[in-house]
Amino acid sequence: MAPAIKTEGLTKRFGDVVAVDKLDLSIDERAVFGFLGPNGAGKTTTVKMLTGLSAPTEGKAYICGQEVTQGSVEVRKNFGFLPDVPAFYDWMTGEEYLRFAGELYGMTYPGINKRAAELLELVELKKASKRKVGGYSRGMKQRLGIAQAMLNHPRVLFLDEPTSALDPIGRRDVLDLIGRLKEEATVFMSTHILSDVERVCDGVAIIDKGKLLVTSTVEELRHKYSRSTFEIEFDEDGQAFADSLQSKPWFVKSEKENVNGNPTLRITARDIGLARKELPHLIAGSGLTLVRYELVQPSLEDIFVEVVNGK
Ligand SMILES: Nc1ncnc2c1ncn2[C@@H]1O[C@H](COP(=O)(O)OP(=O)(O)OP(=O)(O)O)[C@@H](O)[C@H]1O
Repeated sequence: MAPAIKTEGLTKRFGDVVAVDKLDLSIDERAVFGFLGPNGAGKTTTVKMLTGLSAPTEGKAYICGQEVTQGSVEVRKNFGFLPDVPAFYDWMTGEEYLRFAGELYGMTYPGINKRAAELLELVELKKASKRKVGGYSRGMKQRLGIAQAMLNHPRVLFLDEPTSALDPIGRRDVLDLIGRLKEEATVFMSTHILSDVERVCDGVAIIDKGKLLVTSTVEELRHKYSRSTFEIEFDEDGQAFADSLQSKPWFVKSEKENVNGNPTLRITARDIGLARKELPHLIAGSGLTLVRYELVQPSLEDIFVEVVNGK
């Protein structure tokens, strides 16, 4: 099966500025894919080329095996798009809005009514469907926007910063919805909010200055950047214990810092397997009272900073 989204050497230049630089991506069907990058990295420019709103300077993009060309009607049938700030007619009800959008898509009755009802159920706006959109919360509007983008059963759904303007509850609802959407479509979302990516994305790509720095599953990324650092908190001062580790072959360094107001040892090991075997015994033999022992996993935010700074 052709990948849901594929790009080959996709490039966009604005004069001297290379906004997107030879981007090669391949994204499988039925996944939620997070597209990450700092401000000005080239995310919007990429999404514009993927959705045929802007022509690449070089390279090609394919959606479900079909080449994207600017303004192509055929390829537009395969995807839906929700911009970061979707515009609505506030005087319409949610249901009227979806019918109106369905008509714009060239859908016909009674198919429009059936699809609108299905989608209102999916995005959990059935109860609010007879209320005017002007009275909806931002989160409800965002979910209505997603319903609109899903009207013609797209195989790929592009969401630009879908949660950035939402409060925690609105965000949770939209993220839950995105998790459900992958039953129906491949979701490609650009975002700055890394905790959202951790929550819903199967795969990620990180770009900066137009260049793809990394693309992988979230799992693989965590594995690759997993650190060999342990945090150990004792009831007493643990400095002597930290000093006693210096002779161990796996020991790299120890630091003492305050974590949540408690003095904590951060022990870095070069051989994580050996350290994991030995440390618990050494702690037990130290006579100190252990409060906490943890192998520190980097958050996606730590990984993002490391990838972007370490390129
Ligand atoms: N129409 C344009 N003309 C000239 N330069 C542009 C144009 N559009 C984008 N750029 C430049 O291309 C680069 C990438 O911009 P883009 O908007 O794609 O980044 P982004 O990752 O979406 O950023 P943000 O997260 O801030 O929205 C930036 O340097 C930007 O200034």
